[in-house]
Amino acid sequence: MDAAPAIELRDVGRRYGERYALRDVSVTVQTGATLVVFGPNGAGKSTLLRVLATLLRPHGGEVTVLGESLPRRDWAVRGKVGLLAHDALLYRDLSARENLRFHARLHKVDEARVEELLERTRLIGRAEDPVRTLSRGLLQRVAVCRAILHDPPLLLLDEPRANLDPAAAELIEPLIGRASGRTRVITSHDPAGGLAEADVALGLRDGRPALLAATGEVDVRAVEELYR
Ligand SMILES: Nc1ncnc2c1ncn2[C@@H]1O[C@H](COP(=O)(O)OP(=O)(O)OP(=O)(O)O)[C@@H](O)[C@H]1O
Repeated sequence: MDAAPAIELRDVGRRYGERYALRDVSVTVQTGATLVVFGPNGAGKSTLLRVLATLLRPHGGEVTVLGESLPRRDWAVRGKVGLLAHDALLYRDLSARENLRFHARLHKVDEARVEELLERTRLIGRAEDPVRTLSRGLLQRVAVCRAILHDPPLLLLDEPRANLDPAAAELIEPLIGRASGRTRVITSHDPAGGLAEADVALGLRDGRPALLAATGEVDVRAVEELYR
């Protein structure tokens, strides 16, 4: 692991109108490590990912991502982050291949990478269909391809295995799993499964940190407690 952390948050806050969705969140993620964020619906997990992805500006505190201070240097971070969000971030009337080629051009990535990913995720047979006609699991595979197309060092994954059958989850594992070698922030509602993947666990409740610990120091019951 490099000496400089990939992510440093100090007392970060973010509001929607008057309501705080994140408040006083501080956490450090080392390069190559995995942070798993737990918390009930509405706890602020997606908001945290969107702040890290430079899609939302923080309203307070300090955010450093890949050595760059946000929001001031957001342009320097944008191309180095892969976001897999609940919304697949795809053009629904375009095919998987067209969507991925569009992103390849944006990121100046060779089109051969598109074909490689379509093959690795077993999408070749459906690559020409408009993505609005794909099942949720197939759509999720296209979204994974889009998120990692430009080989980003930082992955932000909002419940990445949602809608995937076990075989599909296995297919994407080399792309977004620990073996991918990327720094990762993953949201999860699965205490045991999430902890198994984490180096650091953050639990949010009403936008505030309710749990923060290295994985070896946290019991699965402490994570389950967040949901009571
Ligand atoms: N665009 C928005 N406008 C107003 N409020 C929002 C918006 N997006 C999220 N919120 C609110 O911010 C809070 C945190 O939402 P967020 O989506 O970050 O939670 P989450 O932990 O990801 O939830 P889930 O597990 O349901 O995905 C919630 O109260 C939510 O209603």
